Amino acid sequence: MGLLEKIERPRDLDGLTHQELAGLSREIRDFLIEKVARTGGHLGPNLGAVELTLALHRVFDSPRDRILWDTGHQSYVHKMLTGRREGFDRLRQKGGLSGYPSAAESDHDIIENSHASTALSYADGLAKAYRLRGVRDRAVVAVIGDGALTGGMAWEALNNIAAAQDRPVIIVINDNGRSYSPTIGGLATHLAALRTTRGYEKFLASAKETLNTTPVVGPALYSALHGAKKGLKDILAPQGMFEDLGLKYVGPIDGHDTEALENALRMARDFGGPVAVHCLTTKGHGYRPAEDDQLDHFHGVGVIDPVTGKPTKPAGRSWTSVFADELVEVGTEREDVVAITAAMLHPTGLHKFQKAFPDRVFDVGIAEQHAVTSAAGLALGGLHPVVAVYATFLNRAFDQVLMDVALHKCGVTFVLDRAGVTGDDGASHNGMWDLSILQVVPGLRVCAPRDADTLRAGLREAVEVDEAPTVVRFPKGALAEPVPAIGTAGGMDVLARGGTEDVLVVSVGAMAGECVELAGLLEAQGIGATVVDPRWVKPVNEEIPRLAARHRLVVTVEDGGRSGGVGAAVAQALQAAGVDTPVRTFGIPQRFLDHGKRPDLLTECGLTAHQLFLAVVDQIPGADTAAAPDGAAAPDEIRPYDQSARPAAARATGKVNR
Ligand SMILES: Cc1ncc(C[n+]2csc(CCOP(=O)(O)OP(=O)(O)O)c2C)c(N)n1
Ligand SMILES: CC(=O)[C@@H](O)[C@H](O)COP(=O)(O)O
Ligand SMILES: [Mg+2]
Repeated sequence: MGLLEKIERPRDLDGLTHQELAGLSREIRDFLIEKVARTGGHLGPNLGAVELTLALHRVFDSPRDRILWDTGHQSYVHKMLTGRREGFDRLRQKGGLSGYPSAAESDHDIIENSHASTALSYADGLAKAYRLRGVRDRAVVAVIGDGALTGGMAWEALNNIAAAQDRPVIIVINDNGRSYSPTIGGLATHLAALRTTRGYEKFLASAKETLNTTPVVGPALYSALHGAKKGLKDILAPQGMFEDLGLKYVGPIDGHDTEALENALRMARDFGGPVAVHCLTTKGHGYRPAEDDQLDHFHGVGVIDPVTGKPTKPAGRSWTSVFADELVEVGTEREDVVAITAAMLHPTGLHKFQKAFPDRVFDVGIAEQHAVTSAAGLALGGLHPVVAVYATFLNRAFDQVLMDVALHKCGVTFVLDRAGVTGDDGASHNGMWDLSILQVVPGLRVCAPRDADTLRAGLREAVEVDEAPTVVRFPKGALAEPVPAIGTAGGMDVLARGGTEDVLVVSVGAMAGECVELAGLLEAQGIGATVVDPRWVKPVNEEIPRLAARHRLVVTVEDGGRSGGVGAAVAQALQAAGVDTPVRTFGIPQRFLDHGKRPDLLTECGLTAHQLFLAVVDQIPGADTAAAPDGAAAPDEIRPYDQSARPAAARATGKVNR
């Protein structure tokens, strides 16, 4: 039995020698590689945080002392040490262990939001609360990556933390020099400069060893040397940005040396004021395939072979790759088109545009607000910027979209990847907010393509608009099957047309397959359904009220939050047009979804064709729905319908899209 099996809670770490800790670190890495290779997850970041997490839990007494993890993707070892090893077999699975801290799992966990750069603000607030309540025996420790430190919120927090000498926050900088790619900007340069003083720390550590064993004068000499550290560091390291802010700076510390880490963390704990402990780690540490990976050191992996690190199944053609390739084509034709990423060059596919046009891609760090407003600057300067972010991360730049871009009628195109249910990364990663919050932005137009062809077309249409912001949003992962149009209506694509005009289905983006299948199920019950895909879903297409007036019921289906989404906008448009056809809107329930796989969550949200059918079949005013018994038949009780009755679109694809 190894040591790992004996660690059920952090206090079980006490008393272990550093040699035993080194053995335990190896066991932890073996465990991480074995488990995450099977489920997928953030392997690289966690391999880099092993010794750091051990030292944190040995120096601080969680949960009395509070350890906050910025972004939280690097908290697997923290979970292993706080009694959750068994959960890793179902990491990020529905009902299994979350890939981020979760208060529902453990009172050792606090921050559940996986949006970066928040931990220091939480810590500042927590420290103020303890101070005001007279709580003096609980340390507040915030672990933040070098990437997350490039986020503006982190600097807002540092400004406040540094000013509060009486409310000490201990900031542990987990500096591996990377977000996905190498971290950018002046901060990264400064951290790199500090990193070069690694020799300085070793010099200091060895001096301590020698001097502390020198009788009488030794310790005094060491403390003088240590006290002179600032002077010494100025010689060996550039001016301390953190110290200039008013923080004590400790480091750089070897983030894989538990003894050095514990010494530094104890110093910080006992200092009595705000401290930044700068730890140098390696993402993917101890696992050669990750260490050798030039892309992102296995920041996030799918299911892989644990020996080779290679994916066990080829990735299919993704929405991201279609966008990436088309943007390169657009960039070839339009030299005014430039691109911006917030530290996610590869995940958003912009690496292809960068390869083709190195001077026309800007990585601003994890700084979405800056990304958006600097895009407005680029547009005001005569260029057409494409800002590529994950949908959920645009939330924090809402005011910038509204006031810095739309108010100024800037031609900025926002490409929102991971729009809709993403699943694996839990509640704060689902792209379920954009179709709601962007509804209120005057002049901004939103395109929701349903497949590769409409994505290419939508992107080209978007970058043609230079007098208003445009948005193109699409889901995570593998492309949806193509859904061909069988006609058009008012500029919208008609995807299916029933024998009668009973139900008008407004399909949004990637839900087209489900909507066509819904039409087939309704048709089989003698209910005629017309499926339209506006592609541009904001503003609401003017033909929709006219079509709605000819149908008995309007159904809208979107992979976005129901509150204030496209469905709500359609209902509002009908009301404004004086059309009283009832509207049923279907989307993601307006609540935080637990982690799970996208198909499972779409089912949980009632967004499969069968569920939509059961929800509407007996809602059609005046339609003869005797075929649908009370409570509506369960999916497999529906009469198998005659294939020839299936809408032409589905026949054309030869199968109904799942
Ligand atoms: C606001 C926001 N933007 C983008 C992301 C996507 N993201 C997740 S982890 C990560 C890199 C974080 O780098 P760092 O803080 O250095 O942590 P490391 O992975 O290096 O341990 C990014 C950009 C995010 N989680 N939040
Ligand atoms: C932690 C974080 O925000 C990202 O790494 C997130 O996990 C993105 O995951 P995908 O790129 O797999 O959607
Ligand atoms: Mg990093």
